[in-house]
Amino acid sequence: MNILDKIVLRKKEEVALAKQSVSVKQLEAGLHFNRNPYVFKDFLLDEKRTGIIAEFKRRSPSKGVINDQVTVEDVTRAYVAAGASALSVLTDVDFFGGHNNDLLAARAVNEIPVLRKDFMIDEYQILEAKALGADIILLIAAILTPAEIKNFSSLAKSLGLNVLLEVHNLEELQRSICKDLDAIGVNNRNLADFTVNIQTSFDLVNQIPDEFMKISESAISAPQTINELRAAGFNGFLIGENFMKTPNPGQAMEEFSKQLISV
Ligand SMILES: O=P(O)(O)OC[C@@H](O)[C@@H](O)c1c[nH]c2ccccc12
Repeated sequence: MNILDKIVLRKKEEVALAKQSVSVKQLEAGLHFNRNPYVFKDFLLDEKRTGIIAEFKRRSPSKGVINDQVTVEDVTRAYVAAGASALSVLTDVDFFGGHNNDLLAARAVNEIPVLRKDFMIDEYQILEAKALGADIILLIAAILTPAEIKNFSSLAKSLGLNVLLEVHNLEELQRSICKDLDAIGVNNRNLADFTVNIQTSFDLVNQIPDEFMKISESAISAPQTINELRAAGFNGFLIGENFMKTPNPGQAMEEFSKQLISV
């Protein structure tokens, strides 16, 4: 079994447990359930920002511990100060060392869109994302059927959430595309075997219809790469490890951003 299959199996157990401890009614009564999410596109296209979706990631199955010395509040605030267009916060516990409380903490101290970075396999998690104060959910084409993508994105839209669909190849893109998506992300990392290749983004960018925001995800470690990805048509750039592996991720992003060609 590959790692993605393991994650999905575990996620099913986790969601079953969550459903037992917090009912949908309780989620709907949650602190943030009725807030109006930020519009992802507006922040990506804001010329005063960098287009970077800056991720808080303590560890990953491929790299082990990346950084467990920093707080989500300090890091996310510094990312915003350094020009992030959105924040990405891992809520997966077992494989990425994240927590729902990390999302709540990021929400509490920032006023830009926050992506709930997790493996969504059940509508319950979308309601949970809304209750936790997320603005954007991630749907990973590799683990969902086209029907699930359609239903999940339509539910998310009905809650005012933005939807980011993640694909890794043309086949996933073509079978998964549907009207309720806001953004399509090309993951440069193959989640099944962890190999990375930025070329994946360049190969797929022109296959993504222009009505969607285009995001390049993972393995970005040089400002020059962003300049090239932007020239190729990307509007957003999801970066985690390159910042998180340093003692001061916000400062790392600040230094990095100085070398970007402004739009
Ligand atoms: O740390 P990186 O290589 O900059 O990658 C960030 C982000 O793209 C990556 O964490 C990611 C992309 N898609 C995911 C799906 C689930 C968990 C994590 C991810």
